Amino acid sequence: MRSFYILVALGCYAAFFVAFVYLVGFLAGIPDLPTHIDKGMVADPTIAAIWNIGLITLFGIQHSVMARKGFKTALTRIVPQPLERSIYCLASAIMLALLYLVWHPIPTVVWDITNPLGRNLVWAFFLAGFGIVFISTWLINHFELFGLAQVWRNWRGTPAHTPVMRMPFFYKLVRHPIYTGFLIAFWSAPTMTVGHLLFAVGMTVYIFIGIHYEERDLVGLFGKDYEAYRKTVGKVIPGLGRA
Ligand SMILES: C[S@@+](CC[C@H](N)C(=O)[O-])C[C@H]1O[C@@H](n2cnc3c(N)ncnc32)[C@H](O)[C@@H]1O
Repeated sequence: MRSFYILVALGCYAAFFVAFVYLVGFLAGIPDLPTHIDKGMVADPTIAAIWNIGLITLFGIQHSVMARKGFKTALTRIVPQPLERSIYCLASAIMLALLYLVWHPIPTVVWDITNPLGRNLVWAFFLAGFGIVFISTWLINHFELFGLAQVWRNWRGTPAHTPVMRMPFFYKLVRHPIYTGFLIAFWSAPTMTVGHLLFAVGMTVYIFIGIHYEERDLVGLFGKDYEAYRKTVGKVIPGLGRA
């Protein structure tokens, strides 16, 4: 059974990894992909906007509700404890896949940078954003975040991990570097369409709502240490959003 859990966790990790890599291509608008931010189902802009807001809301609800302690406890009544985080990652991958499949582009151009140097600079920001996300997952604990450490501990029979507050590298500059990276990537578009803008605005709103609930849990978990961290380190921009 313990080996089977490892296989399930690896499958969930692979699903999330594919969904994450697709997100890079989806936002970059790689023409060969079956769908991307400006390629997909055709609809009247109002109908398209309603669909897209619905998809972002659905993703936000899944991602935030499933991350709360009460939901996790309820989930472990039907899912083995070591697989709880893997199931979270799988559910997130499914929600992203749904978004890619049902996304309704709104191709009206909001801005278009024509200067080649300017375009390349924005692409560099785009890639740097995803780079920050990827590096930050390793800073915080990549294998724990994506459910692999949990099944490995279960396989070895070692006791459950006690969460430790971490502030390495990017975490000394901002409290939420993973979200900073996503925000940079979502807004860095040399050609910004209404559909892409809707995605960037929707995800930005979701990120700030998500931070509110995540920090409530982090204060509960780490107490005074996290409160002191909030007072000295910015939220997603260095020096800004200290609480
Ligand atoms: C998707 S990660 C996002 C982390 C962080 N908000 C960021 O943007 O880099 C969410 C997990 O990271 C944990 N976490 C967030 N900040 C942390 C910190 N400074 N030290 C340890 N764990 C942290 C949360 O408890 C949660 O399990």
